[in-house]
Amino acid sequence: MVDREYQRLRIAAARADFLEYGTAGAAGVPPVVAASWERSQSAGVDAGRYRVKYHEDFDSDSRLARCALPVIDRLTEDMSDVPVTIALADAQARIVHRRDCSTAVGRLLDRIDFLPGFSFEEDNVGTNGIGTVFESGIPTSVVGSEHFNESLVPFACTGAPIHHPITGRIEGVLDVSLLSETWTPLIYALVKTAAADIGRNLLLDRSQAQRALFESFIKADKRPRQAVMAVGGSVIVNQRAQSLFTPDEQLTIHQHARYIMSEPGDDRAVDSIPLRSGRSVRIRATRILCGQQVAGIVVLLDEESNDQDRIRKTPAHPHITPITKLAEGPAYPAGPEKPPLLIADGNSPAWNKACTDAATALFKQATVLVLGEPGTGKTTMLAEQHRRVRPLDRTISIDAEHITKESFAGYVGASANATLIVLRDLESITREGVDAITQLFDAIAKGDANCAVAATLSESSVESTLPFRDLLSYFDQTVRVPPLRFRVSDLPQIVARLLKETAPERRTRVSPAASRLISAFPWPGNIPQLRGALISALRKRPVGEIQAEDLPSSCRTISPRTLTTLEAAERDAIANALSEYGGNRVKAATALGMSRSSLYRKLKSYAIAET
Ligand SMILES: Nc1ncnc2c1ncn2[C@@H]1O[C@H](COP(=O)(O)OP(=O)(O)OP(=O)(O)O)[C@@H](O)[C@H]1O
Repeated sequence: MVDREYQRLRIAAARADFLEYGTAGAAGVPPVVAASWERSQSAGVDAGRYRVKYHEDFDSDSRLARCALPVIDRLTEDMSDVPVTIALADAQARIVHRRDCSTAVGRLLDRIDFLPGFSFEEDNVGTNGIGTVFESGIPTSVVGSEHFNESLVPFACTGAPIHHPITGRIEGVLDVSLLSETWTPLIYALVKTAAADIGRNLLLDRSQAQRALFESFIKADKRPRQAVMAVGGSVIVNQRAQSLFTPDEQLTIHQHARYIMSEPGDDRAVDSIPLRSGRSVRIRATRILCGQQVAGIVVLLDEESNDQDRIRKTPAHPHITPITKLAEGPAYPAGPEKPPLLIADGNSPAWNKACTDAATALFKQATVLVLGEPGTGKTTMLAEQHRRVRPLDRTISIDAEHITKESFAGYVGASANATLIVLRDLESITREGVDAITQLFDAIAKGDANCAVAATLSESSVESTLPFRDLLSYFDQTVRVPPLRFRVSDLPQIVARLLKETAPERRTRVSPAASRLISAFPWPGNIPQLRGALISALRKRPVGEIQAEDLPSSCRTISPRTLTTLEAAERDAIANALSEYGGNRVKAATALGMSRSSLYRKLKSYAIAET
C-alpha cells in the first residue's frame, strides 16, 4: 500500500514537472504514458481546461455494439459489487454504451461527460483510457495523475482495443473506469480478455456467406508474401497488398476483379492489368460459393516483373499505339484547339482493353461484335476506334430493327470510300433484316462491297433465340464493354464530358460529396442514366457546383437489394428529409415522425449514403 501511495505521488510530481519543464519531467513514467503526454501537448490540449465534444450521430445499434453488449452485460454482472463503470467506445473514440456497477462512480463520471455521444480522442482530452488506446494500439491503464487533463486525475481508466478479426483494425475500445484509489492491476487482465471476447463475437456475427469468404481470405493470407484481397459487400485488403498498392490502385484492382468475375462461367479467372503508375499486376480471382450463394471473390495479386510487362505491353498490332496515348495521338493535328475529349480516355483496365481490342480488330477489318449492357458506349466506342485506325474511311450506324432489303443497296457494287457499317442493337433485327445482312456479307466476301461490318449486342440477349443468332457465324471477334459500375475511376472524365455536352457555355462542376455519390451509385442504365441525373441536377442548379442534394433522390440511395414500391417510397422520403434538413438526422427523424434509432436502422437498411 505504501508502495502504491509512493508511486501515486511520484507520477503526480512527474506530471507537474512535465507540464512545467516538458519532456525531461516525464522521466520514470511508463513509456506509453510519457509518449501520450507528448502527443497531447503537441496537439495543444489544455491540461487545466476540460472540454469534450459531443456527436449526436453515434450509432448505439452498430454491429460492434451488438457484439459487445453480451460481453459487457456479463462483465457488469461479474463486477456488480465492484465500484466500476464499463463503457464501449466506437472507432471514433465516442462512447456508445455505458453500464454502471456503482451509482456513486457513475455520478462522478457524469460530471465529466463520460456519457454516450461524447468523444474521448486523445488530441481533444489528452491521455485517457480510450483515446490513448487508439494511439498506442495496445491495452492501456491510465491511473490518476497519468491523465493529462486535471479533471480526469481522480479516475483510473483501463481500455483495451477491440480488433476487427480479419483486418486487425481497431473497431472500438472497451473501457473500465473507477476511482484511482480503488484501481488494481487485475482490471487490466479482465478488460483485455473481455475485449478479445468481443473480437471473437465480431467474427461469429458474420453471416455464413461472409464467414465462408473470410475463411478463404484467411487461408490465402497465410501464403508467405502473398498480396490478397477479399471482395464481398466490403473489401478486405491484407497488409502485403496494402503495402504494394496505393488506395487508387486497390480500387482499380478490385473493380476489375469484380468485372472479370461478373462474366458467367468459370469460378476462376486470371488477368493482367496495367496500373496508372506504369506497373502491372497479375490477378487470380476465385469465386467463393456458400451453397448456391456467391459469397464474394478472393483475389491473389502478384506484381509482374519487367520482362512480363514488356511482353504484355507490346501492342497486339504493331501499327496501333497504346490506348493511353490516344489523347495526343496523330489523328488530331496540333493547333490552338485542344484535342477533342475522347471516350477512350479511360483509366479502367476493362475499358482500355475493350478499346484496344476493338481498334486491333477494326484495323484488320475483322467483323466485330461488341457486347455490353445498353448505354455503355458500344456504338460510340466503335465509331471512335474506327476513325482512329482508319481515318480515311467512313462510319455509319444503322439501328438493326430498321434494316430492310433496301438498306444496303447503295453499298453493294459501289466503289466509294470504304465504310464501316455498325449494326446497332443486333438483338432487335427482324427476319427481313437478317436476309439483307446475309446478302451484304455475301457481297463483301465476293469483293462487291467496299465495307466492313460491326455490330453491337445487348449482353442479356446472348442466350435468346432471336433472329440475330443466324448472323453470328459471320462475326470474327467479340469485344466486351464494361458497364459504368465497373468504371468508377473513369467517372470524373465521363461526368466532365457529359456536363460539357449538356451545358457547353456554362462553368459547371460537381462537388466532392456529389462525386462520392456518383461513384457509389451502380448506374444500371449506364451513361444515359447518368446524363439524366446530371440534367436534372442542372435544372436545380444551372450554374456553379452541383451538390449531392441536386442529384435525383434515387441516386442518393445505394441499395444492395430490390426494394418493394412501399420501401422505395420510404427510402425516397428519408433521402428527401435528410436533404431538406442539411443531413441533420434528428430533425429529419422528427419531420418523418420516426424515432432516431428507427431512422438509423433504415439508413442502414436502405444504404442511404451520407453526404
Ligand atoms: N465516355 C463517354 N463519355 C460521355 N458520353 C458518352 C461516353 N460514351 C458514350 N457516351 C454517350 O452515351 C450515350 C450512349 O452511347 P452509345 O449509344 O454509344 O451506347 P450503346 O452501348 O451503343 O447504347 P445502346 O446499347 O443503347 O445502343 C451516347 O449519347 C454517347 O454519346
